[in-house]
Amino acid sequence: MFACSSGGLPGPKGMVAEDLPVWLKSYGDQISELGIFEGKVPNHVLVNEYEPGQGIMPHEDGPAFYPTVSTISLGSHTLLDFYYHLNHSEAEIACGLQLNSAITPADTIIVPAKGGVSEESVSQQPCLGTDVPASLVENSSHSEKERETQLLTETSFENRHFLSLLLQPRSLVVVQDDMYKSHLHGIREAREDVITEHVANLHMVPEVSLGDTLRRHTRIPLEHRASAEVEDNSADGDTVFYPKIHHPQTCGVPAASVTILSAMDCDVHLVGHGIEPATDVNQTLPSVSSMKEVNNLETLLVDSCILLQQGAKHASHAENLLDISTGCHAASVSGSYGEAMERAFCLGCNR
Ligand SMILES: O=C(O)CCC(=O)C(=O)O
Ligand SMILES: [Fe+2]
Repeated sequence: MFACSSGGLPGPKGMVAEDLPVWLKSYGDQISELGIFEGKVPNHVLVNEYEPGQGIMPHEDGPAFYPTVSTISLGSHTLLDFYYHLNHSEAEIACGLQLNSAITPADTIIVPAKGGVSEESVSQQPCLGTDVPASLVENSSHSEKERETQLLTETSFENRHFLSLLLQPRSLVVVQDDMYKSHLHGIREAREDVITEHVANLHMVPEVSLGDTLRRHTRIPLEHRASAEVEDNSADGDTVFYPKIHHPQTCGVPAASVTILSAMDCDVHLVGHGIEPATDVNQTLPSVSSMKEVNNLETLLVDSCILLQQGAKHASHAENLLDISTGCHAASVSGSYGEAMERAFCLGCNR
Protein backbone atom coordinates (compact mmCIF):
# COMPACT_ATOMS: atom_id res chain seq x y z
CA MET A 1 0.00 0.00 0.00
CA PHE A 2 1.13 3.48 -0.76
CA ALA A 3 0.35 6.30 1.61
CA CYS A 4 0.90 10.01 1.48
CA SER A 5 0.38 12.32 4.38
CA SER A 6 -0.08 15.97 3.59
CA GLY A 7 -0.81 19.11 5.54
CA GLY A 8 1.43 18.46 8.46
CA LEU A 9 4.19 16.22 9.54
CA PRO A 10 3.65 14.48 12.84
CA GLY A 11 6.50 15.49 15.08
CA PRO A 12 7.28 14.80 18.72
CA LYS A 13 5.56 18.03 19.77
CA GLY A 14 2.55 17.69 17.47
CA MET A 15 2.04 18.64 13.87
CA VAL A 16 4.43 20.85 11.94
CA ALA A 17 2.29 22.90 9.58
CA GLU A 18 2.71 22.96 5.83
CA ASP A 19 0.38 24.02 3.05
CA LEU A 20 -1.99 21.58 1.44
CA PRO A 21 -1.90 21.39 -2.35
CA VAL A 22 -4.62 23.62 -3.75
CA TRP A 23 -6.67 20.85 -5.34
CA LEU A 24 -6.67 18.87 -2.13
CA LYS A 25 -7.43 21.85 0.06
CA SER A 26 -10.56 22.60 -1.91
CA TYR A 27 -12.10 19.33 -0.75
CA GLY A 28 -11.15 20.06 2.83
CA ASP A 29 -12.80 23.46 2.63
CA GLN A 30 -15.99 21.92 1.33
CA ILE A 31 -15.91 19.21 3.94
CA SER A 32 -15.51 21.77 6.69
CA GLU A 33 -18.72 23.38 5.46
CA LEU A 34 -20.52 20.28 6.70
CA GLY A 35 -19.74 21.58 10.16
CA ILE A 36 -18.24 18.27 11.18
CA PHE A 37 -15.03 19.83 12.49
CA GLU A 38 -16.93 22.44 14.47
CA GLY A 39 -15.48 25.38 12.62
CA LYS A 40 -12.02 23.91 12.14
CA VAL A 41 -10.83 23.38 8.60
CA PRO A 42 -9.25 19.99 7.91
CA ASN A 43 -5.53 20.62 7.63
CA HIS A 44 -4.21 17.11 7.24
CA VAL A 45 -4.90 14.69 4.41
CA LEU A 46 -3.74 11.12 4.23
CA VAL A 47 -3.84 9.59 0.76
CA ASN A 48 -3.61 5.83 0.72
CA GLU A 49 -3.57 3.44 -2.18
CA TYR A 50 -4.89 -0.05 -1.65
CA GLU A 51 -4.46 -2.73 -4.26
CA PRO A 52 -6.96 -5.60 -4.13
CA GLY A 53 -5.89 -7.88 -1.30
CA GLN A 54 -4.51 -5.07 0.81
CA GLY A 55 -6.06 -3.68 3.95
CA ILE A 56 -5.27 -2.02 7.20
CA MET A 57 -5.32 -3.76 10.56
CA PRO A 58 -7.77 -2.60 13.22
CA HIS A 59 -6.49 0.52 14.90
CA GLU A 60 -7.60 3.87 16.20
CA ASP A 61 -6.48 7.16 14.75
CA GLY A 62 -5.41 8.62 18.05
CA PRO A 63 -5.54 11.90 19.90
CA ALA A 64 -3.26 13.88 17.59
CA PHE A 65 -6.39 14.76 15.66
CA TYR A 66 -9.75 16.30 16.35
CA PRO A 67 -12.00 13.21 16.73
CA THR A 68 -13.46 13.33 13.24
CA VAL A 69 -12.18 11.82 10.01
CA SER A 70 -13.88 12.22 6.65
CA THR A 71 -12.88 9.93 3.84
CA ILE A 72 -13.57 10.28 0.13
CA SER A 73 -13.20 6.84 -1.45
CA LEU A 74 -11.93 6.79 -5.00
CA GLY A 75 -11.61 3.91 -7.44
CA SER A 76 -13.12 1.02 -5.55
CA HIS A 77 -15.58 0.17 -2.85
CA THR A 78 -14.30 -1.23 0.39
CA LEU A 79 -15.73 -2.49 3.65
CA LEU A 80 -14.67 -0.41 6.62
CA ASP A 81 -14.94 -2.66 9.66
CA PHE A 82 -15.44 -1.52 13.24
CA TYR A 83 -14.34 -3.43 16.32
CA TYR A 84 -14.86 -3.07 20.01
CA HIS A 85 -11.73 -1.78 21.59
CA LEU A 86 -9.62 -3.96 23.80
CA ASN A 87 -10.67 -1.87 26.77
CA HIS A 88 -14.28 -2.68 25.98
CA SER A 89 -15.39 -5.58 28.20
CA GLU A 90 -12.63 -8.18 27.84
CA ALA A 91 -10.28 -5.56 26.57
CA GLU A 92 -7.96 -5.59 29.51
CA ILE A 93 -7.57 -9.32 29.21
CA ALA A 94 -5.69 -9.06 25.97
CA CYS A 95 -3.87 -6.03 27.20
CA GLY A 96 -2.72 -8.16 30.08
CA LEU A 97 -1.64 -10.92 27.74
CA GLN A 98 0.32 -8.60 25.53
CA LEU A 99 1.90 -6.74 28.35
CA ASN A 100 2.66 -10.06 29.86
CA SER A 101 4.94 -10.98 27.01
CA ALA A 102 6.26 -7.46 26.78
CA ILE A 103 7.01 -6.44 30.32
CA THR A 104 6.29 -9.24 32.77
CA PRO A 105 8.17 -12.48 33.38
CA ALA A 106 7.51 -14.98 30.66
CA ASP A 107 6.10 -17.60 33.02
CA THR A 108 3.31 -15.37 34.32
CA ILE A 109 0.16 -15.46 32.26
CA ILE A 110 -2.99 -13.54 33.07
CA VAL A 111 -6.17 -15.30 32.10
CA PRO A 112 -9.84 -14.57 32.48
CA ALA A 113 -11.64 -16.72 35.01
CA LYS A 114 -15.16 -17.34 36.17
CA GLY A 115 -14.15 -16.71 39.74
CA GLY A 116 -12.82 -13.58 41.36
CA VAL A 117 -9.36 -12.37 41.87
CA SER A 118 -7.68 -10.78 44.80
CA GLU A 119 -6.95 -7.08 44.63
CA GLU A 120 -3.38 -7.92 45.31
CA SER A 121 -2.91 -10.03 42.23
CA VAL A 122 -4.60 -7.37 40.13
CA SER A 123 -2.34 -4.66 41.37
CA GLN A 124 0.68 -6.79 40.60
CA GLN A 125 -0.28 -6.89 36.93
CA PRO A 126 -0.84 -3.32 35.90
CA CYS A 127 -2.02 -2.74 32.39
CA LEU A 128 -0.53 0.67 31.77
CA GLY A 129 -3.23 3.25 31.62
CA THR A 130 -6.09 0.82 32.09
CA ASP A 131 -7.39 -1.01 35.11
CA VAL A 132 -7.13 -4.74 34.97
CA PRO A 133 -10.62 -6.12 35.60
CA ALA A 134 -11.49 -8.29 38.53
CA SER A 135 -12.27 -11.10 36.11
CA LEU A 136 -8.60 -11.72 35.52
CA VAL A 137 -6.87 -14.38 37.51
CA GLU A 138 -4.10 -16.89 37.13
CA ASN A 139 -5.56 -20.27 36.38
CA SER A 140 -3.16 -23.02 37.20
CA SER A 141 -5.42 -25.78 35.84
CA HIS A 142 -4.72 -24.86 32.24
CA SER A 143 -1.49 -25.16 30.38
CA GLU A 144 0.08 -21.92 29.29
CA LYS A 145 -0.68 -22.78 25.68
CA GLU A 146 -4.36 -23.44 26.41
CA ARG A 147 -4.68 -20.17 28.29
CA GLU A 148 -3.11 -18.23 25.47
CA THR A 149 -5.46 -19.89 22.98
CA GLN A 150 -8.43 -19.09 25.19
CA LEU A 151 -7.41 -15.48 25.45
CA LEU A 152 -6.70 -15.06 21.80
CA THR A 153 -10.12 -16.49 20.95
CA GLU A 154 -11.95 -14.27 23.37
CA THR A 155 -10.13 -11.19 22.27
CA SER A 156 -9.78 -11.92 18.55
CA PHE A 157 -10.70 -9.23 16.13
CA GLU A 158 -13.25 -11.59 14.63
CA ASN A 159 -15.14 -11.67 17.91
CA ARG A 160 -14.90 -7.93 18.42
CA HIS A 161 -16.13 -7.01 14.94
CA PHE A 162 -19.59 -5.50 15.28
CA LEU A 163 -20.20 -3.43 12.18
CA SER A 164 -19.07 -2.80 8.61
CA LEU A 165 -19.77 0.10 6.30
CA LEU A 166 -19.83 -0.32 2.55
CA LEU A 167 -17.92 2.64 1.18
CA GLN A 168 -18.68 3.20 -2.47
CA PRO A 169 -16.39 4.93 -4.93
CA ARG A 170 -16.93 8.70 -4.77
CA SER A 171 -18.64 8.46 -1.42
CA LEU A 172 -17.74 10.45 1.63
CA VAL A 173 -17.89 8.83 5.04
CA VAL A 174 -17.59 10.80 8.24
CA VAL A 175 -16.58 8.97 11.40
CA GLN A 176 -16.57 10.97 14.59
CA ASP A 177 -17.15 11.18 18.31
CA ASP A 178 -17.53 7.83 20.06
CA MET A 179 -17.22 5.91 16.84
CA TYR A 180 -13.84 7.57 16.38
CA LYS A 181 -12.67 7.53 19.97
CA SER A 182 -14.00 4.32 21.43
CA HIS A 183 -13.76 1.79 18.64
CA LEU A 184 -11.14 0.39 16.33
CA HIS A 185 -11.53 0.43 12.59
CA GLY A 186 -9.80 -1.48 9.84
CA ILE A 187 -10.07 -3.02 6.40
CA ARG A 188 -9.59 -6.75 5.85
CA GLU A 189 -6.90 -7.89 3.50
CA ALA A 190 -9.13 -9.34 0.80
CA ARG A 191 -9.67 -9.26 -2.93
CA GLU A 192 -13.41 -9.39 -2.58
CA ASP A 193 -16.05 -8.68 0.03
CA VAL A 194 -19.11 -10.72 0.84
CA ILE A 195 -22.03 -8.57 1.92
CA THR A 196 -23.39 -9.83 5.22
CA GLU A 197 -25.87 -8.52 7.76
CA HIS A 198 -22.94 -6.74 9.40
CA VAL A 199 -23.06 -4.12 6.64
CA ALA A 200 -25.06 -1.43 8.38
CA ASN A 201 -25.64 0.89 5.45
CA LEU A 202 -26.90 -1.65 2.93
CA HIS A 203 -30.22 0.18 2.64
CA MET A 204 -28.32 3.13 1.19
CA VAL A 205 -26.89 1.03 -1.65
CA PRO A 206 -29.83 -0.27 -3.70
CA GLU A 207 -27.63 -1.97 -6.29
CA VAL A 208 -26.04 -4.24 -3.68
CA SER A 209 -27.86 -7.04 -1.83
CA LEU A 210 -27.19 -9.35 1.06
CA GLY A 211 -25.02 -12.24 -0.07
CA ASP A 212 -23.44 -10.37 -2.98
CA THR A 213 -19.71 -10.68 -3.54
CA LEU A 214 -17.99 -7.47 -4.60
CA ARG A 215 -14.56 -7.59 -6.22
CA ARG A 216 -12.17 -4.92 -5.07
CA HIS A 217 -10.16 -2.74 -7.40
CA THR A 218 -7.49 -0.18 -6.62
CA ARG A 219 -8.85 2.18 -4.00
CA ILE A 220 -7.48 5.59 -3.12
CA PRO A 221 -9.08 7.22 -0.12
CA LEU A 222 -8.52 10.88 0.69
CA GLU A 223 -8.74 11.10 4.46
CA HIS A 224 -9.26 14.58 5.86
CA ARG A 225 -8.50 15.35 9.45
CA ALA A 226 -7.96 18.42 11.58
CA SER A 227 -4.92 18.09 13.75
CA ALA A 228 -5.43 18.84 17.38
CA GLU A 229 -2.40 21.13 17.62
CA VAL A 230 -2.45 23.14 14.38
CA GLU A 231 -5.21 25.68 13.82
CA ASP A 232 -6.12 26.71 10.31
CA ASN A 233 -8.37 29.72 9.80
CA SER A 234 -7.73 30.12 6.12
CA ALA A 235 -11.01 28.78 4.72
CA ASP A 236 -12.12 30.98 1.87
CA GLY A 237 -15.49 29.25 1.63
CA ASP A 238 -16.05 30.07 -2.03
CA THR A 239 -16.55 26.57 -3.40
CA VAL A 240 -19.69 24.60 -2.71
CA PHE A 241 -20.65 21.53 -4.69
CA TYR A 242 -21.49 18.99 -2.08
CA PRO A 243 -23.13 17.60 -0.12
CA LYS A 244 -26.56 17.66 -1.56
CA ILE A 245 -27.90 14.99 0.76
CA HIS A 246 -26.83 14.22 4.27
CA HIS A 247 -27.65 10.76 5.63
CA PRO A 248 -27.05 10.60 9.34
CA GLN A 249 -26.74 7.08 10.59
CA THR A 250 -25.95 5.71 13.99
CA CYS A 251 -25.60 2.07 12.96
CA GLY A 252 -27.07 0.86 16.21
CA VAL A 253 -24.07 1.88 18.24
CA PRO A 254 -25.05 4.11 21.13
CA ALA A 255 -23.61 7.58 20.89
CA ALA A 256 -21.57 6.59 17.88
CA SER A 257 -21.54 8.81 14.88
CA VAL A 258 -21.20 7.82 11.26
CA THR A 259 -22.41 9.77 8.27
CA ILE A 260 -22.27 8.54 4.72
CA LEU A 261 -22.84 10.63 1.67
CA SER A 262 -23.96 8.56 -1.26
CA ALA A 263 -21.74 8.21 -4.28
CA MET A 264 -23.40 10.87 -6.34
CA ASP A 265 -22.79 13.52 -3.73
CA CYS A 266 -19.04 13.68 -4.10
CA ASP A 267 -17.98 15.43 -7.24
CA VAL A 268 -14.59 13.83 -7.34
CA HIS A 269 -13.69 10.54 -8.92
CA LEU A 270 -10.87 8.40 -10.11
CA VAL A 271 -10.17 8.33 -13.83
CA GLY A 272 -8.38 5.18 -14.86
CA HIS A 273 -5.57 5.05 -12.38
CA GLY A 274 -5.50 8.70 -11.45
CA ILE A 275 -7.37 11.26 -9.44
CA GLU A 276 -9.28 13.91 -11.28
CA PRO A 277 -10.08 16.79 -9.01
CA ALA A 278 -13.44 18.05 -10.11
CA THR A 279 -12.37 21.66 -9.90
CA ASP A 280 -9.60 21.41 -12.50
CA VAL A 281 -9.65 18.72 -15.15
CA ASN A 282 -6.15 19.70 -16.25
CA GLN A 283 -4.78 18.38 -13.02
CA THR A 284 -5.60 14.77 -13.81
CA LEU A 285 -2.97 12.68 -12.11
CA PRO A 286 -1.53 9.65 -13.84
CA SER A 287 -1.26 7.63 -10.67
CA VAL A 288 -0.83 8.18 -7.00
CA SER A 289 2.30 6.05 -7.06
CA SER A 290 3.86 8.42 -9.56
CA MET A 291 2.83 11.66 -7.93
CA LYS A 292 6.38 12.92 -7.98
CA GLU A 293 6.10 13.31 -11.73
CA VAL A 294 3.34 15.84 -11.29
CA ASN A 295 4.71 19.30 -10.70
CA ASN A 296 2.00 20.67 -8.54
CA LEU A 297 2.32 17.76 -6.16
CA GLU A 298 6.04 17.94 -5.58
CA THR A 299 5.51 19.58 -2.23
CA LEU A 300 3.08 16.92 -1.22
CA LEU A 301 5.48 14.17 -2.06
CA VAL A 302 8.81 15.61 -1.08
CA ASP A 303 7.80 17.25 2.14
CA SER A 304 5.32 14.94 3.61
CA CYS A 305 4.99 11.63 1.91
CA ILE A 306 5.20 8.44 3.83
CA LEU A 307 5.90 5.66 1.42
CA LEU A 308 4.94 2.20 2.48
CA GLN A 309 6.79 -0.43 0.58
CA GLN A 310 4.71 -3.12 -1.01
CA GLY A 311 5.36 -6.39 0.74
CA ALA A 312 6.94 -4.72 3.75
CA LYS A 313 3.75 -3.07 4.70
CA HIS A 314 2.94 -5.10 7.78
CA ALA A 315 5.78 -3.85 9.92
CA SER A 316 6.33 -0.50 8.30
CA HIS A 317 2.71 0.38 8.06
CA ALA A 318 2.22 -0.26 11.73
CA GLU A 319 5.05 2.09 12.52
CA ASN A 320 3.96 4.78 10.14
CA LEU A 321 0.42 4.56 11.25
CA LEU A 322 1.42 4.96 14.83
CA ASP A 323 3.52 7.96 13.90
CA ILE A 324 0.68 9.47 11.96
CA SER A 325 -1.95 8.70 14.47
CA THR A 326 -0.48 9.18 17.85
CA GLY A 327 2.88 10.83 17.50
CA CYS A 328 4.25 7.84 19.34
CA HIS A 329 7.53 6.40 18.33
CA ALA A 330 7.07 2.89 17.20
CA ALA A 331 10.51 1.65 18.07
CA SER A 332 9.07 -0.85 20.49
CA VAL A 333 6.68 -2.27 17.94
CA SER A 334 7.46 -5.76 16.83
CA GLY A 335 5.76 -8.97 15.89
CA SER A 336 2.87 -9.23 13.54
CA TYR A 337 0.96 -6.18 12.53
CA GLY A 338 -2.11 -6.74 14.64
CA GLU A 339 -0.24 -7.64 17.78
CA ALA A 340 2.14 -4.78 17.27
CA MET A 341 -0.61 -2.29 16.93
CA GLU A 342 -2.49 -3.50 19.94
CA ARG A 343 0.59 -3.68 22.05
CA ALA A 344 1.76 -0.25 21.13
CA PHE A 345 -1.54 1.28 22.05
CA CYS A 346 -1.77 -0.85 25.12
CA LEU A 347 1.65 0.22 26.28
CA GLY A 348 0.39 3.68 26.79
CA CYS A 349 0.94 5.64 23.61
CA ASN A 350 -2.66 6.39 23.44
CA ARG A 351 -4.30 5.74 26.75
O1 LIG B 1 -8.84 3.47 3.94
C1 LIG B 1 -9.62 3.95 4.75
O2 LIG B 1 -10.72 4.40 4.44
C2 LIG B 1 -9.26 3.98 6.22
C3 LIG B 1 -7.79 4.04 6.46
C4 LIG B 1 -7.47 4.34 7.87
O3 LIG B 1 -8.15 3.93 8.76
C5 LIG B 1 -6.32 5.18 8.21
O4 LIG B 1 -5.54 5.53 7.32
O5 LIG B 1 -6.17 5.52 9.39
FE1 LIG C 1 -7.66 4.94 10.62
